[in-house]
Amino acid sequence: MVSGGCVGTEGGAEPEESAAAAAVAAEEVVAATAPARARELVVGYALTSKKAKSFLQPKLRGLARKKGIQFVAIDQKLPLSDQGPFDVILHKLTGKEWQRRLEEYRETHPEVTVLDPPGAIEHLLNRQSMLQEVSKLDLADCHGKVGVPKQLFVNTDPLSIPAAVMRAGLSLPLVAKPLVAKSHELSLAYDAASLTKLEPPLVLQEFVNHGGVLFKVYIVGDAIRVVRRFSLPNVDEGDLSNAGVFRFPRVSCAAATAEDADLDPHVAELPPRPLLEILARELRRRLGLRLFNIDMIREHGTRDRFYVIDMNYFPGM
Ligand SMILES: Nc1ncnc2c1ncn2[C@@H]1O[C@H](COP(=O)(O)OP(=O)(O)OP(=O)(O)O)[C@@H](O)[C@H]1O
Ligand SMILES: O=P(O)(O)O[C@H]1[C@H](O)[C@@H](O)[C@H](OP(=O)(O)O)[C@@H](OP(=O)(O)O)[C@H]1O
Ligand SMILES: [Mg+2]
Ligand SMILES: [Mg+2]
Repeated sequence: MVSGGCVGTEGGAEPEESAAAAAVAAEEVVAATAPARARELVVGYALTSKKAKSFLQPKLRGLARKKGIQFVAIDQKLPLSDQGPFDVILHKLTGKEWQRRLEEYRETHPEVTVLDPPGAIEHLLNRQSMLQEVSKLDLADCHGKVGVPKQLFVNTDPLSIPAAVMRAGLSLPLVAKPLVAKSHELSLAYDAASLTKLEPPLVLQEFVNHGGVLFKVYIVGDAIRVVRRFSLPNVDEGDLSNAGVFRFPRVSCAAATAEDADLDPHVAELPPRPLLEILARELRRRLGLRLFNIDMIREHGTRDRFYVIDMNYFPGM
């Protein structure tokens, strides 16, 4: 099995990479606000201390300052209306109470750009709803095909999973993903008997061979950036005689960059730009989001058959 060099949820992004991502995000913050103004533009941020540290690096603050943008921490103990005034609110906090407060604030302060609306973010926090909009897309004649691997949501007695998988017509091996996207405890189940060892609620997704490389497509407003990361290797016929549930670590985190790797060109070739542009535009519109990423893989042995396997809201880079 793959062993990973990624620790925790942060992924150990290179400072330069993060600063670049932050700079793109700063551009988006500027673009999201009204035309040139006399005073400084104030971005209130509500982030965990870990995220604030990885995102708001000195380079970003410096860049933002030059553009007349000031980042101000939101005090979660105080009412939002008593703070600011803000032009933009940038946030990545979960929790019903925060969502309720932010929605209420959006209604009473329509002049403030909230990146992004909590209701829209919610689609990406649950792996059952996460890929729904992708599966509805029909990108015919778009330089390639984009789909979602066959998947099944299970929240039943584990003993009934093999029958449910059969009924749904899913083929082994399956990637078992916790329903809550925040949890990264994934595993690979090779045989029907091992499915009974899984712990619902889960999404079971068909494993798609893709040559061990994944494309992280970052969408920041109109901007798109793609990087290659190492991923799970192909499962060969021989592997299918494996039995059991194999837990695997964070395989495609920032430390698993494949940008400088000597890869098979058929595997390394990035998805076509026009395809990414249409995909990003459609998802932005349908989801109502401006800061997210898509994890995409190319079916091994094809040039233009892509699958979206994961999406993350306001990820690191
Ligand atoms: N359907 C699939 N077919 C093949 N490999 C897959 C599939 N789903 C997931 N993987 C592999 O497992 C890894 C983790 O899966 P996924 O991206 O869904 O999890 P995650 O924990 O949400 O990741 P992230 O850190 O991006 O949030 C992927 O990077 C890829 O290597
Ligand atoms: O830096 P990459 O490899 O793109 O990984 C991201 C993950 O894809 C996201 O899932 C993380 O967000 P969550 O902590 O909300 O799961 C996200 O966490 P962050 O918001 O703490 O940056 C990143 O770890
Ligand atoms: Mg992922
Ligand atoms: Mg994810």
